[in-house]
Amino acid sequence: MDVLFGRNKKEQLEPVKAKVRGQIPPWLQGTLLRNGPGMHTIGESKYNHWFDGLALLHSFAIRDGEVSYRSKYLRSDTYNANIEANRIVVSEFGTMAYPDPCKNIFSKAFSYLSHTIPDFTDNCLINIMKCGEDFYATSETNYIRKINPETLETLEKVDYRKYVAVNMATAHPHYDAAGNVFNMGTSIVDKGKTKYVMFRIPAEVPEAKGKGKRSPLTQAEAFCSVPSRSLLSPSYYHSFGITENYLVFLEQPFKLDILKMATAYIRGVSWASCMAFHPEDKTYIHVIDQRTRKPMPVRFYTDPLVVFHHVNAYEEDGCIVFDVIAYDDSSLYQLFYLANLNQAFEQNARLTSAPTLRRFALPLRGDQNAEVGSNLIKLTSTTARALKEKDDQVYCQPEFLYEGLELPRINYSYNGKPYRYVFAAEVQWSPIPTKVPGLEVLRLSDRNGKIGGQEGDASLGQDKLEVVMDCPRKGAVPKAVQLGQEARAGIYPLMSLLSTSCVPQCGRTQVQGPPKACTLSSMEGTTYYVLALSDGTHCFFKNDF
Ligand SMILES: CC1=C(/C=C/C(C)=C/C=C/C(C)=C/C=O)C(C)(C)CCC1
Ligand SMILES: [Fe+2]
Repeated sequence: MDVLFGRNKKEQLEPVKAKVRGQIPPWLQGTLLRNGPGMHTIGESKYNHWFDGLALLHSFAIRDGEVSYRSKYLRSDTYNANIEANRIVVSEFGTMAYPDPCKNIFSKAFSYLSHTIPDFTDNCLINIMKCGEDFYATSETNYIRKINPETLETLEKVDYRKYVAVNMATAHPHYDAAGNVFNMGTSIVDKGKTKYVMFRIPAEVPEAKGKGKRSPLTQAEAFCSVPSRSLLSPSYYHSFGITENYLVFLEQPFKLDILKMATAYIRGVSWASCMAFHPEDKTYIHVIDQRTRKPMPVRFYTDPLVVFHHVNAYEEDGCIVFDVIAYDDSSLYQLFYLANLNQAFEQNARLTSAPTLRRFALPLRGDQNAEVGSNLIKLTSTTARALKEKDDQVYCQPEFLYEGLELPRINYSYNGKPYRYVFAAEVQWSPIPTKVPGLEVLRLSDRNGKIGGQEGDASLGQDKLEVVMDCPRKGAVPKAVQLGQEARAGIYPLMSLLSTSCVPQCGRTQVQGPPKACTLSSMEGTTYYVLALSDGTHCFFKNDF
């Protein structure tokens, strides 16, 4: 694994022809630009995290059935300073570094904390953004780097702060059909306020007399802002959703701690260590109307979760539907520490929660007559619910669509519109062998279903799984092992992975849930499930579908 992840990649400056298997359709012409970490060690020094590596730009030029590939390191100030010093001198997400004392070329990141937070990196390794005719390598700090899409040469360094008041911005902007860019960023303790700022960069800029072509960034416009719930701990976010008329932003309980960031440099700890998941908090769902440029007043919220990637969002029958890949904790970042990406990866680097594709639905119009507790979603296309609560609050429960996938892509011409396909990488994970003490998958081979617990029956309905089992200890509430959460009442469709429900019935507990909800292992057609009970014991059952 470390060979794959931690190895420094060589640039390929001269285009090389790729071997093409099969045939590339003649209409497929253009250049695919990609970005990502390429160099993980400089001299004797090593980055700690995979998201720290120096940006390597890749281009795949596709013409007349042929593909030619080239790659080049982004010549960021960070790259140049590191190479010159032959060590890491600029801090990245997971690595705190110290500049050469006599070459302090870097200014400060936040003006109000100017003495403590050094300037952020311009190692733009995450994505590529198109602004009008220009291409930029992007990360999540205030810096982006213009690049030449043909030669992959590095051009000017642009500071977003010159155009919009943000200290960091996402690397996943959206585009409309005309090529206008929509993005958002966080403005930290600026004039005593911390807020999330939504901004638009037009695709075209009218030429100013005598000034020639101007960058679309000069016309960037902040069109809305949402105050952060907390001045010193704004949420971290990696992307957001957009529909034809709305923007969807999740203010999740995965937060940056600005005071920790302010002392990180003197404490010698990384930015990553200044981020924390707060499972006791909620996830607030903000909806911004692009026409009024204002957030909707309804307070939508859901359970604590961590989302990196929004997949798509759209409007349907007076509702906003949006799909995200969500985790129940922040274990994803842990997984990518290079020390975890070693040969023992299979054993020691586990996600403790699965990335699941979840669909949320939000009502666009309030129903004054709806009773408290009622579901405001009348769509037949989803089982996602939005429950009316007192004080204008709406509690959203997603539909679980699929488990174990990340890095989602869609056909972008369906962005913001109803769509059918998600293309994503499968993520294999299973925390069970490490999470349930004293249990080994091997022991399941005795196939009697009585390993340490009591046997129940499972039967597969047309669209749901129903499991009836004895609850060994009265008052012990079933928990799904993978979730580590108490099961909730309700009936779930087959695809609602990870959901279980529990309805106590005459000393027995009926558990309904989808087949993969708590899969332990599958042997010769038999799948074993395990439910962890709140008293710390486990129940088992099996099926022979
Ligand atoms: C340097 C730096 C940051 C960088 C974050 C990065 C580089 C995140 C990459 C995330 C990815 C690739 C997620 C994939 O799902 C912060 C935390 C914004 C702020 C502090 C300075
Ligand atoms: Fe991403």
